[in-house]
Amino acid sequence: MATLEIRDLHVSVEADNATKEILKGVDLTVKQGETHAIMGPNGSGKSTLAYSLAGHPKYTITSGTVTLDGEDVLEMSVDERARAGLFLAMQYPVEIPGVSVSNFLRTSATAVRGEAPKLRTWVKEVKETMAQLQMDPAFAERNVNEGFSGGEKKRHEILQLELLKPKIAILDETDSGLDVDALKTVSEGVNRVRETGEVGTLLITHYTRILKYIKPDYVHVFANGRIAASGGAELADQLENEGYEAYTKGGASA
Ligand SMILES: Nc1ncnc2c1ncn2[C@@H]1O[C@H](COP(=O)(O)OP(=O)(O)OP(=O)(O)O)[C@@H](O)[C@H]1O
Repeated sequence: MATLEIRDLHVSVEADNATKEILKGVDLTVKQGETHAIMGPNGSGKSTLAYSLAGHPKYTITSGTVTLDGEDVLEMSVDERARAGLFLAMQYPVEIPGVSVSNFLRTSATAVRGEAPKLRTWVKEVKETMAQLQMDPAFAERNVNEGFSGGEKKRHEILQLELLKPKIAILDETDSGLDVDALKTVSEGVNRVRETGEVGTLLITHYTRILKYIKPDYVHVFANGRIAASGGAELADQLENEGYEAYTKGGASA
């Protein structure tokens, strides 16, 4: 079983001519087949963790390690990370003018799998997955992220997740822009992937709404740039009722 290990991760950004440390020693292990949710107050560093794992150039890893099955992820280029089995979905996906969704998906799958998927089974797989995500087939011919609505971006992201079948998926889930139906559809996609037992998911949640549909095995509270507490799904309910105050005392969240 593949394992993602984050050890004592410290990350800084340059802002206003000063270096600001945002992640202050994150420790986390995610195994294939497990679903982890990271919750925490605004500005605690949740997205920074996602960007850092994705190799965003703005975020400097000052110390610590990230490995996937013992391989150093931080030394890998973004496409090497994908080939190693990491799926990194971003909050703000980029537009790729002139590249259709259909081409993009097939190129990505070819890169990740190391060979082009067989055309007939691939077309069927794409069609079926799009139907499950309630996506119009015409969507496949649109240019990647060009003019996509919030809901379409999310569905496209989950479509990639389902087709690429990574070992570990990191989903930075803002549900802003998702109406209740879209939130459900997207959650169902995540749950389908989960049911395969072959994908470990790190779900970074900015709102607790999504946890109504996706029940995590583990919940971690992020506060002041590190994990302040971990527990089972019941911790999410407790946070919903009691808020984060107990975890943010003794150092205000950024
Ligand atoms: N590129 C950047 N430049 C400057 N400051 C940044 C940058 N990225 C993050 N920060 C700062 O780091 C802190 C953590 O931000 P981050 O977006 O990781 O928090 P978050 O937990 O995801 O918050 P939210 O739940 O509100 O989305 C904030 O104070 C933010 O302003």
